[in-house]
Amino acid sequence: MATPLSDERTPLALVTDTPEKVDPAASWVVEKRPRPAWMMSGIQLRQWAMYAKDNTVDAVVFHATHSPYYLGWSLRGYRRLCLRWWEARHDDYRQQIATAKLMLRQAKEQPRGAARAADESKARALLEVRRAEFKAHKKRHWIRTGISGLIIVGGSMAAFTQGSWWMQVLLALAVIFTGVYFGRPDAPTVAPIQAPTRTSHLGEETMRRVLVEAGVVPEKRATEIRGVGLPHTDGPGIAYAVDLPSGIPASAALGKETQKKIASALAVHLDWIDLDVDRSPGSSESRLTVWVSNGDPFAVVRRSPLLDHKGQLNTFRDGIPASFGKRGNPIILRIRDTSILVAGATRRGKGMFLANILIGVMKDPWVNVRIFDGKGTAEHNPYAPTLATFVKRNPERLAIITRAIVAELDRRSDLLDEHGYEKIDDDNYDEVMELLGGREVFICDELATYTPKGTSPYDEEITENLSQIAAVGAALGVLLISVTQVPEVSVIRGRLRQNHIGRAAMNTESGTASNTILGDGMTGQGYDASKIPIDQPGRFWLATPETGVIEGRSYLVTPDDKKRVAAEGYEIRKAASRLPGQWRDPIEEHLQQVTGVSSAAGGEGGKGRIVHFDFLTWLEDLALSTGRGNVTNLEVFTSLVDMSPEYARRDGETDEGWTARVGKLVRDLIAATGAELRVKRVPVDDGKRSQGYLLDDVTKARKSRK
Ligand SMILES: Nc1ncnc2c1ncn2[C@@H]1O[C@H](COP(=O)(O)OP(=O)(O)OP(=O)(O)O)[C@@H](O)[C@H]1O
Repeated sequence: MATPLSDERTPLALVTDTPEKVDPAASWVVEKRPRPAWMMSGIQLRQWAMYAKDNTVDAVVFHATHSPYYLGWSLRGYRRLCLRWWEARHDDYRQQIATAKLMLRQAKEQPRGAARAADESKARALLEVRRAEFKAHKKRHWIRTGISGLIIVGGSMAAFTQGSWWMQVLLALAVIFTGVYFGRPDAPTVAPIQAPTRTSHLGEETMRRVLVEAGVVPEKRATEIRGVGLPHTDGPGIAYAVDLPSGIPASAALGKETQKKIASALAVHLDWIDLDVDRSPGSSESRLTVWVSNGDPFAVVRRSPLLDHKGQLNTFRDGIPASFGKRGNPIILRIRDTSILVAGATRRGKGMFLANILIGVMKDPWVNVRIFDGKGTAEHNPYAPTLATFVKRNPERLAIITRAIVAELDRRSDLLDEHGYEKIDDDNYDEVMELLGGREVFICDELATYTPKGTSPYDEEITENLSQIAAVGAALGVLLISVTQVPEVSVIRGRLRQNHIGRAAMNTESGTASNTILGDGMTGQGYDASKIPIDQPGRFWLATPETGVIEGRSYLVTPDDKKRVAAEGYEIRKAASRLPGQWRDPIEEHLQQVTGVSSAAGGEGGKGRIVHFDFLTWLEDLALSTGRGNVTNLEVFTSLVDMSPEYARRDGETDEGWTARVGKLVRDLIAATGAELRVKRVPVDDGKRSQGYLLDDVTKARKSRK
């Protein structure tokens, strides 16, 4: 039964609000799911298609208008391919043949005798072997060229003649693009768009403020300063460029004091900024490049990029990346025509600077490296086997070698004259190297052992000869590198310093010492090596004609790196027959003649400790020891064998060949003493006689020696 309406009770509810009324007709409508981000709407899709079409048209127009460039690139590409082919055809056989020819010529220059004949036949044999190898290599190269040429040309011709027109068009494009690929410019022709860096506080506004504060631009003209491009990262800092108002050259911002003001306005240290006139093509004198680092750019230690380089180097053409600049950029030292003075207080990185040069020249077989180490440490020992001369703490020998090098300068200059070469340059490099017997890098490490007055009887002569070598040598392929930890006028006398046109100043104890290296008044211009932070060894001011005065820090070269590079340099030189003993070295020959001992590859023991050998005293002792009042030639020769392997019998050498060769060396030793001593028939056992020297004659000769 139905309950009467009046009795209907409100249903029990937990909430007091009346529920919202829902429109029954709309209750099925749910909110639309939003479109995923990756999915484009119709409008977007149409826009995208329109952009894609426009971009394609732009790209086609761009490339079509650039097609003349591409054709140029293509031609350059094929030229490069031809050059590559040509280089592969020669490999390094030409250099090897040239070296063999040089050996032959040097052998022929020797005085007649068995030694000359032996050297000549050895050089001839080597030359023949090298020529035969070259011939075989050329044959192999032609075969390879023939096979690949046949496949490529034959295949293309077949496709071209048999295929339809689109095939021909594709082939033509392939030909052009192959050339374009190999001929593309090394650096991108269009500089990549430089993204602004978040950390940058450089910009037009900042530069306006900074240049006005530094007094470079008057305040009323500040708005005429215009930023060029965007601030962008460059090495460990940010680079930017601004055009100064007309009539104000960028060089107005380069004075040291102005730079200090700019650094202060930028709230950084002077070392952290790098300002210069923009020298890129299309720029103007008013464009100032600004680089600001966000830390001390020299606080980092960097490894030499040469340590990752494999194979031979041409340091004349390419120089040596020996250190890095503020922007982390390599500073290339041209080992060409700049004699360098490296100086600074002790333990400030002079040796490291030298090590960076040495790891470069080690790999250049045309460089004859000679080191006179006045410190006598083991620093240069790893290079010894490759060094044409290596001597420790020996002023007398340095005096003799400097004399020999001064004479060598004359010889080189005459040779260049005779053969009509004005100077050594890239075009005549190989021929001139063959003619001269390579370039010389002559290192005098620690001048203070040799040049101050009273250090030895040779100080004056050494200073004078080094000055001459520094002045004249560079043009003749003889480069002097002088190092000292005592940058004082007594060590680097005026002329000696002036003749070194390259100077590297590590941290010094005083501004005066810095000026002694870099030149008078340089501290006043802001180039003060005494201000180089002491905790950054290897950092320096470098002044050369190519670089101007710049700051840098040597790369780090560890003792293990030295050993590794020296071993690689040894192999490179061996292959090119340019190790000590593999080529005729007139300078070492002279040293040997005058002193009786060789210092090639560090002499006996290979550590540069060259003991002075007084031949006549030695011969006198030998004649005394026989008890007969004389000594025979055979006794002399066999005793010499114990002293140096140079006197030992060579492979395949006959008795006669050996006695003739060593006999000649002994005559040279006697001649070098300046005394008169003749071979006589001297009595030996059983009333027999043999060729030799009388004790009395030897004593007389020793006493009469000049
Ligand atoms: N560019 C560099 N980076 C890192 N460390 C360096 C650098 N240059 C030098 N050093 C370190 O500084 C120290 C001294 O260097 P180095 O031996 O070259 O100085 P030096 O001036 O030749 O010393 P000396 O006066 O004894 O001849 C070495 O321990 C070396 O490792």
